[in-house]
Amino acid sequence: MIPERFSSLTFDYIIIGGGTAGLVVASRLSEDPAVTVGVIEAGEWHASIDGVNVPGMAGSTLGDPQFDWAFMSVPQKHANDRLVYQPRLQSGKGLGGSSAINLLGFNRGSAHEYDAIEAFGNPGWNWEVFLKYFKKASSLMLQAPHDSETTLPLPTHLGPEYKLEQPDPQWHGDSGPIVKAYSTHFATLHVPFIDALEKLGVPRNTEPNKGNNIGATTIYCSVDSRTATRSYAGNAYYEANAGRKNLVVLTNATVSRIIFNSGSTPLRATGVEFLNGDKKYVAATKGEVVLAAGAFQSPQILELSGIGNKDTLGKHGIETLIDLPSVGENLHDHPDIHVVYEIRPEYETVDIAREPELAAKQLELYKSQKGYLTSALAAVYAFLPTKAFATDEQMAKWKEMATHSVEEAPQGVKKQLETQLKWLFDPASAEGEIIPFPGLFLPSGVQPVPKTRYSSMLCAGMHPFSRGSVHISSADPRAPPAIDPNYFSNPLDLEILLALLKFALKLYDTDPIREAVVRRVAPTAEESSSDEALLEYIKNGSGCVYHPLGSASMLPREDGGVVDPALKVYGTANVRVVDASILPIQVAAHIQATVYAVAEKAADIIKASKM
Ligand SMILES: Cc1cc2nc3c(=O)[nH]c(=O)nc-3n(C[C@H](O)[C@H](O)[C@H](O)COP(=O)(O)OP(=O)(O)OC[C@H]3O[C@@H](n4cnc5c(N)ncnc54)[C@H](O)[C@@H]3O)c2cc1C
Repeated sequence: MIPERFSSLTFDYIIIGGGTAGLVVASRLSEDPAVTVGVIEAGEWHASIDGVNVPGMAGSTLGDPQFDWAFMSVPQKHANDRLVYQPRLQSGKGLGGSSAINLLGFNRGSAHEYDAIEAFGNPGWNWEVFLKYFKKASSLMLQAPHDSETTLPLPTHLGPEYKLEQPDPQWHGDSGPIVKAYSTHFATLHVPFIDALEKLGVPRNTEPNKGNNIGATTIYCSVDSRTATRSYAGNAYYEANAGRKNLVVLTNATVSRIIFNSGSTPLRATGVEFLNGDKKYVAATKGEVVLAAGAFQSPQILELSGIGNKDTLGKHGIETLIDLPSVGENLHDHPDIHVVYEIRPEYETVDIAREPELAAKQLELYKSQKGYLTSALAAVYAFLPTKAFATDEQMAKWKEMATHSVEEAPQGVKKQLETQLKWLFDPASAEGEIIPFPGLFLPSGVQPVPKTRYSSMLCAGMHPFSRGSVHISSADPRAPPAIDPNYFSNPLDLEILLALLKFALKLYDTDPIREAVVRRVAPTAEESSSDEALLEYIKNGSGCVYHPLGSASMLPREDGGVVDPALKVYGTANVRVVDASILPIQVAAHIQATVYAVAEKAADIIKASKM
């Protein structure tokens, strides 16, 4: 559709951002043919791009402005003033948003984390309810392409050999749009990692989806194993419903602000202004505006529209319509650091992608749905309570640091940190994650030596105590927002990463992984010569797991909330935020499944509000 036509229409709902959450809401609301839904997306529809569809090519789109906003952070004061370099702060662009470029892990946090969201003042947002929506959003596919027609039982070649168990349908949906499946291809180091972790006291968890994710786990991926392609919001929620006459999607259009009837109390949105090329347009709504532009740009659009901290808005010449200082605050992600090892050449790794002959062979194999391109690259994760990677002495020190942080924190964040303090010493709460990656993880910055095989490991803190912010840097809607994750402003986060990093080094020194190792590449001997040296290594090389959230938190207004439990922006009559930004606290998981669940529930809330 052309912008002129789009702007001539009046919709029941305008959705800003055709990303992960936006397309869920659009598809669910347009189930009713009497309801009109217009989606405005800044990027394109990448329907037939290999970098999006071929699971083993996930990551190849990162940094490419067609797919990736490729933001950079502001200099990070507590990480040696580094601008946390892209591709470390990506956010997807195009239909499907981040679900089109993410790394396909599809998992959940533990029950107590979702229950905490409710306890912060959000009735109806607890584990039971999340479970209902996890199931509604996805279908479990156990069938490998060459297996029988039924989805059960688990194909034998994926069974006990890979430390998997037969899933219980109690925990998994069977008719949701996103297809999740086990990898059909596993890296040769998959089982050795699980075995080495077990030797270090980390148990296997063969069903982490029932509310306790502690342990080493073969994870599901958002890959349709019947076709060996990515399953994401773009194809599962949008493409499947693209023929609906009442669902209209406009791509290549950047929303510049929400337009309000300025005399109204609460403030009522009447439409949305957007840019296409040099031209400005307005699309009208007689119902609601759903802001689903992601954790960086939803707060940006609120501020451009006059909702935010009046001092911030004033600085950029924007009239304040609602003084809501929490907009853009409480931003946090999972901070991470990596290690890289050279491993023996007989181990198969994705490093072969750099060798034209072997890469071509994999492309050939992919045509018959074989080889590593059929699957997510990292298929084993381990979630660790602190006692698995920290000494008693460290834990005693952390307790003091965390208690002090709670005392010093402002009101809303205080409640979050109080909860995190409890989790820090709970053996059932995952506070660290390690992800073995079968090859050289390029964001590590290590330059590959030709024909060499690598194993990398990402170590991530799950509940950081630091909080950052994202705010407009200019009144120009095309200017990127100023993203300040404020990493390590609370030094406890640095200490936790240090302990995790040392655990990872110990793991590579444990059989059966040790047998595969030729040498350690990063950190070097010098970088690991002392704890101080390792702390510098972290400050110089840390990034995040691409899970920004919290920047339009669902919390009581006095606790730093931007939206209420119906996801309505405080002070507005008809504007909701539905995306990762509403999650007030991190869960120990990769968050796409949680974002899909948020959006599914949001769609039900919106539908019910019209009854
Ligand atoms: C590189 C990467 C890897 C990841 N890996 C994993 C993983 O393996 N497993 C996992 O569970 N999670 C992963 N995640 C996280 C997960 O994918 C995201 O948290 C989730 O998809 C965010 O969904 P969202 O709806 O909040 O935002 P998005 O999906 O990012 O959607 C926002 C949409 O809004 C659009 N938009 C923004 N501003 C405007 C504007 N002004 N006008 C119009 N449109 C606009 C964007 O283009 C985008 O399409 C990863 C994320 C990234 C970026």
